Amino acid sequence: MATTLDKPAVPTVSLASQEADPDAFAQALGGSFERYGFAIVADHGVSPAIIADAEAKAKAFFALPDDVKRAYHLKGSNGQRGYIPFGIETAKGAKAYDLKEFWHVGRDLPEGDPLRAVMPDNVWPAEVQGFHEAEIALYDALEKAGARLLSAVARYLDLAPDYFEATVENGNSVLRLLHYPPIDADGPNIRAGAHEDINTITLLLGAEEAGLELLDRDGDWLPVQPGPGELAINVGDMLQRLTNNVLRSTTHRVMNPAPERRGHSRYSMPFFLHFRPDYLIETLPQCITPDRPNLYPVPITAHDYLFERLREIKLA
Ligand SMILES: O=C(O)CCC(=O)C(=O)O
Ligand SMILES: [Fe+2]
Repeated sequence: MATTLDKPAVPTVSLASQEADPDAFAQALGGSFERYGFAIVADHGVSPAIIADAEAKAKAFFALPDDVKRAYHLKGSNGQRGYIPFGIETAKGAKAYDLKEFWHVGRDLPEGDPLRAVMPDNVWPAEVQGFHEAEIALYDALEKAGARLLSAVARYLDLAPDYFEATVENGNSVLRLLHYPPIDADGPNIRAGAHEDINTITLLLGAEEAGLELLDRDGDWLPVQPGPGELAINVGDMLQRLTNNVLRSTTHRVMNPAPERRGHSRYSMPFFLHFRPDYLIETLPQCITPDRPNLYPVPITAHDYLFERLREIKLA
């Protein structure tokens, strides 16, 4: 197998630099998305206290007894809210389930909001005090950071910097709190099988604990290693589709730990930023050229696309 040691790593870009030079930031982020489908983002403005609190509350939940956690495994939300026990999610086309349990937080919608017809209600674990507030604070902070990143994506694509604002307003974004328990020995299952994310972009916290790898275009698996507190960002299938594959939704996985780390849990918190449900994903004209004909001539709404994909991963 080819070694990855002589390869350049996914670049780290500073979101704080966007203010002084938005075009340079857009080129750095967009270039990394075009090359790897991933970027590492430092200085993202999500407060360390908010991150620490959200992570502490997630850990407290996962430490509860199994039967208590399973009471939050909902039947009606297609795996979009509440607790999803160990052994359910299976990467598209894979036989072995992922070695993880997780909790999904959606948009907190007020009573009577018409969007509740398409977005399931949140549930909250009564056993963990402050869980709701802590997770919604992180949801909101990651949504804000995501909007800043999308303005750079818009610039990179020669769109107006505010192009994506209306497309993600009231989007069906989901914060996933993940727990990968300790592992006895390696078997056929891994922590997260090779997959692509369905959504627009993903903002991932917690990947400083080793394991995350992306499938590079030459077939090598390349580790993605953010520094403490940094975000790993990746392009999802919806943005890939909108950009006619100019920005790449890259296959990634979470490998099992080295023997000396097997006794440790891994916790991570990806925020899957989504378009609003009725947004029509229709190939951007500037991403269609004679060399790159339109790969997706039939547009689809974000909602329909999501449900097509959820069925494939056995969540719907
Ligand atoms: O836990 C990680 O580092 C990545 C998780 C992931 O790729 C996912 O949940 O889609
Ligand atoms: Fe993923």
